[in-house]
Amino acid sequence: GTMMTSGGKKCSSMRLRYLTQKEAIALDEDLFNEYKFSVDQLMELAGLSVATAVARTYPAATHPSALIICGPGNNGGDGLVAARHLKLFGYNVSIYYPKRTPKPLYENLLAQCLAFGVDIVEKLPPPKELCNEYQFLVDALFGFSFKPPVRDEMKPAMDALIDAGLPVCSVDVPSGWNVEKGPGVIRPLRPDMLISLSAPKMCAAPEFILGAKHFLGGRFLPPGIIQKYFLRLPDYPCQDQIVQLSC
Ligand SMILES: NC(=O)C1=CN([C@@H]2O[C@H](COP(=O)(O)OP(=O)(O)OC[C@H]3O[C@@H](n4cnc5c(N)ncnc54)[C@H](OP(=O)(O)O)[C@@H]3O)[C@@H](O)[C@H]2O)[C@@H](O)CC1
Ligand SMILES: [K+]
Repeated sequence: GTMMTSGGKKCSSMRLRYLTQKEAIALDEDLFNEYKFSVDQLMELAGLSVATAVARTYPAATHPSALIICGPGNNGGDGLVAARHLKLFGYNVSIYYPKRTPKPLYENLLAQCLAFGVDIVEKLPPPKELCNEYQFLVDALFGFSFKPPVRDEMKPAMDALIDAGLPVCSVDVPSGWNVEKGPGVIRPLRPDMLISLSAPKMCAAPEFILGAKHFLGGRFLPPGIIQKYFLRLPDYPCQDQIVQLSC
């Protein structure tokens, strides 16, 4: 079923199925091995849906500047793609990307960000000072492959997300959370919005994300995957790359 949000947008209220960490990893492998997608293809669509959901939630008129915090894996790659699209949408975009995996995929995405005028932040200011420069943060630190606890090398990035007091959009999984059991730690990241990619993971259930806005993006699942994993996904409206799940 669908409900209307206060803004008159359609918002799906159907009962979803939430993936375990194992299922999320297996589904991802099926897309590459069985369905012959390349990671670049899916990352571009994933990152574009992130940028679209962000732009719908934080209009550039009131939220002109964003800091995107990118991790070492594909979740960070989604962040690099989203950074480029947000720049194209008219935002001032900076990225913090402390651990750069030396693979052509990430190197190329970073080179594209630079060519589009995305700023690179080498050292983070104290979390409380981030609000002097940015109106929101994008959490592209860890996705469905994360295993807690957060290692020391990523603590400054985590602290920025938790302590800045700015609204945070989490990509696929709120970073630092257990993919299945949710927040788990004493002072977890509390995102203002979450965009699940391809299908929501268990930590995206309402009892964990509480009042956060929830979107689904990554409109690329073949019917065979939907059947194999017994997915119940809402319909994407028209040609949209995202659908809002909670109002
Ligand atoms: N299927 C889909 O729909 C698509 C999914 N996509 C995206 O891919 C994401 C999954 O990406 P992923 O598998 O590359 O892993 P991800 O979660 O980014 O992190 C792994 C990195 O984090 C590190 N790390 C782990 N634990 C850590 C710790 N405790 N403390 C510190 N570091 C830790 C780990 O390091 P390692 O343990 O290997 O040394 C590794 O470097 C998914 O969520 C979605 O956003 C789209 O791009 C395409 C379509
Ligand atoms: K994340």
